[in-house]
Amino acid sequence: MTALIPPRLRNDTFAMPQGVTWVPVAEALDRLRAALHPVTGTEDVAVACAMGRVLAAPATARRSNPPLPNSAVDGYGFAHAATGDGVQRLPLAEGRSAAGQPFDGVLPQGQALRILTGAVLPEGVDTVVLEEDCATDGQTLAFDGPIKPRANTRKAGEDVAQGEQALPAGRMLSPADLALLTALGVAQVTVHRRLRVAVLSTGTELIPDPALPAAPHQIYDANRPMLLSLLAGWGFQPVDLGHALDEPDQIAALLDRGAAEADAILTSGGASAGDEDHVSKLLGDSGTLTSWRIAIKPGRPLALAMWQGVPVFGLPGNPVAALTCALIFARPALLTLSGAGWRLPQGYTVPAAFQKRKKAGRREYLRARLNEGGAVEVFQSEGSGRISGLSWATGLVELPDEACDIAPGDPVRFLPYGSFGVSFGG
Ligand SMILES: Nc1nc2c(c(=O)[nH]1)N[C@H]1C(S)=C(S)[C@@H](COP(=O)(O)OP(=O)(O)OC[C@H]3O[C@@H](n4cnc5c(N)ncnc54)[C@H](O)[C@@H]3O)O[C@H]1N2
Ligand code: MOO
Repeated sequence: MTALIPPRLRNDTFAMPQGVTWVPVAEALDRLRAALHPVTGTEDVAVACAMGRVLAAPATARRSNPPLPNSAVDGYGFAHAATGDGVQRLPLAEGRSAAGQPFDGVLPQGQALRILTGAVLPEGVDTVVLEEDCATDGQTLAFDGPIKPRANTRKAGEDVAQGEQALPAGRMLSPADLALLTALGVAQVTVHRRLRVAVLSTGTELIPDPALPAAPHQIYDANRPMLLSLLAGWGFQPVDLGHALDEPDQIAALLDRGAAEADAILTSGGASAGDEDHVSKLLGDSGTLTSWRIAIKPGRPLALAMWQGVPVFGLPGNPVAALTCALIFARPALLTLSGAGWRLPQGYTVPAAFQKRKKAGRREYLRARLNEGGAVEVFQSEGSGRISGLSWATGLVELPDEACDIAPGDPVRFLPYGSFGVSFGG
């Protein structure tokens, strides 16, 4: 009997309501990964302005860090070969070597020279003694031997040598990367153009701006500022398409605009199968809907499709589901489109501070935060409209597709918001 069921269906089918094919999260992610490629061109930018940009080509060190051997401390330098065990006494030479003011000469063997942190080691100096470890009357330096050869010195290029690859293509530049590139004499980098991502909210009940009046049956569009700011935090260029009523022509016109102005589109609302769920219907009619019943909670009505060649992520309307699906699905996909490559969040195994039993069939994400004891608490409600829980949380607990019965102290997987490449909450 099993042989009669096509393998795809067998993989997709979970212990979920019959009549619908539920795609497991891992498979939906695999499908997305296989389907997407970088879409952005490249441009050259100054390193100082390159924070958050994605390298389109490896960055190579134009000079070594450090460029010359130098002293790691304030102290006295000399040739190690002239020293030995016991108390050492070396005559002090005239002059000094300071950062930016190198000693102009060669230090004779057997003499010592005042040297400061960051100063180039003059010829004749290969070892430095810390000033706190010696005594001097201004004429002679005394310290206890033996001292290790090359003590308190830094080799030229010990960090990165000239010509070495400093950072690979696909790297999303951090503040530390800007320091590294600058130290290596790299003034300009070739980066991917910023990915433009359009955001469209759908729903006749929506009022676009909380400064406007809203009737009791209307609600403010909470998803749009959330998604636009999330995208900006990921280093993309958000394109605000505003909001559409539950009218197919209006949604289609705005998707057209999104496809013309952006490299990808996020919509929210209308992703389910109700009478007014036009986003999933339109995307289905376009013939490119790839998977839209995903075995995830919250967020099972997620539509993944192409609109005029531009990928569309039809997120569910409930804000909790919209954010969860944006973090889990849209982020790795958009990073791939942007040239940064497929990236999944790094989770941590921590003890649960909660109790929860779940059935097999759906991967679940709970709004969560660590307590002072390092265990993870979950929000009191799993309601998908409870936006306050998103604010309360500092991350998500991921529960596996399989059934589980979690008791306090059991290990669970915690994904801090920061592991999704943004810092917020707390
Ligand atoms: N028969 C079924 N009904 C529903 C299913 C299902 O599988 N079968 N799934 C439920 C789940 S789970 C979710 S989530 C919602 C998502 O459906 P839609 O994507 O079609 O979303 P809407 O119906 O348009 O809206 C859901 C909810 O969210 C509010 N919303 C929508 N947009 C916004 C916004 N921009 N800001 C704030 N709140 C928004 C909307 O008013 C609704 O209350 O479907 C379930 N039903
Ligand atoms: O996505 Mo719905 O909000 O799972 O509950």
